[in-house]
Amino acid sequence: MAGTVPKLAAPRPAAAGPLPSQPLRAAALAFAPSARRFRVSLAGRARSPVIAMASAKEGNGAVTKRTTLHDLYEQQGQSPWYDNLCRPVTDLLPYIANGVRGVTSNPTKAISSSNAYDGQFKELISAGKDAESAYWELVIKDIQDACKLFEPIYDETDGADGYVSVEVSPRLANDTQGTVEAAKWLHKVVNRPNVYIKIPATAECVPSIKEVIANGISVNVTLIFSVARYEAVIDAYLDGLEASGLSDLSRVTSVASFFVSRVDSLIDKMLEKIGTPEALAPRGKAAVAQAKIANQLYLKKFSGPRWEALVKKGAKKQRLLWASTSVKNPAYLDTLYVDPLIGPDTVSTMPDQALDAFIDHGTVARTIDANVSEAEGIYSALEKLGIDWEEVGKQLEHEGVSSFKGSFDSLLTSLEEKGNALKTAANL
Ligand SMILES: O=C[C@H](O)COP(=O)(O)O
Repeated sequence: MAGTVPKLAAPRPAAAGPLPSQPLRAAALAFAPSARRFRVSLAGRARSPVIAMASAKEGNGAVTKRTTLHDLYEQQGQSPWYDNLCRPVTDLLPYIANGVRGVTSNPTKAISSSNAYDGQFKELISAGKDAESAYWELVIKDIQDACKLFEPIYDETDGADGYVSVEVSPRLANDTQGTVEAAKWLHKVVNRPNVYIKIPATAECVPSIKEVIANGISVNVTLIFSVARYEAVIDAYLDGLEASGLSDLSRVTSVASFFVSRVDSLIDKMLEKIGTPEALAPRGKAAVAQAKIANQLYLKKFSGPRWEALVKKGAKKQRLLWASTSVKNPAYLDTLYVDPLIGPDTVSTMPDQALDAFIDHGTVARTIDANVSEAEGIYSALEKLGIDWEEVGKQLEHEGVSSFKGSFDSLLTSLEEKGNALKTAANL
């Protein structure tokens, strides 16, 4: 467990020059045209130049490369996931070969930014499907294909890792029973053991989590922004396991997706508004501090007699999954939301930007439970400055749900228009 514990949210000095990853990024981008082709083939989506370069060198893109992602899992027990799923799904192979062990998806983003779905969409419309049914068929195909790729990891870990996560319709984010029904339906139609049904941690959906878990369905609880809501999520998981009536709980698992960078984005703005030196000093430190405190809660809740009784039936801990790990403020270290949150039985889902940075210059060391009293000090100092953590959580949740709903609605509108145009052209 070598390595130093990075300071919480140390901002990059103004005169530090190019980002540490820039030479590598530049090399990757200037690499043989094959690397460029790899990137361009992805229907306009930028993929990791680091992984693209490794894959291009190896030809078939699926040769195992030792990276810090392997070390992260083998040395620290943290599972690196890839926060991006789009077609062709086989493009995940080099990521898996480079140490990625699971995937989180955003189908709305994937479908709206790629033409790789056009062929299947046309077939579905010609077969008489409406736009929304066609949307789900596109999504389900990607998820099933990705589940197949991660199945070896799922099997090797006896169902502990190797998951692919897919969300229920964001239109149901405030509908308890609608979410339960949608989760059951999605689980049934995907029909893969290693799928996580993603449910938002809204006040209305916390009871849905309990019911879905009680039905033996594994869940990725998403959009968690506060410690208070996180506690309710853990309770829903425990309640669900207890209510399931299953004698073997080993295949009902869950991750709790705690969003990180968005917390800093909002709190930094609030601190800048206050504007005093005391308020400006902790900018870039709130998100990691809160995440470390969440991990302390995790340790507390997954111990003691209640938890031990579930362990006897094979229950697995609901792992904390760090989401929203890409740095939004270019003044901060680009591994800010990965390096300080490394610890056993956790997941870090990273988009290409964060993956590249971590593979290039991330530090593999146990950090999640280091500097906890410093994190607690930051948490209460922010409270004293007037930051209401629950309110911050509510605002971010509201923004997150609205943004997911907005992009879902606008994709469906454009699929409807596209579908109508196809029908007209085909005289359907
Ligand atoms: O992992 C979480 C989501 O993909 C959102 O990430 P984001 O906050 O960078 O948009």
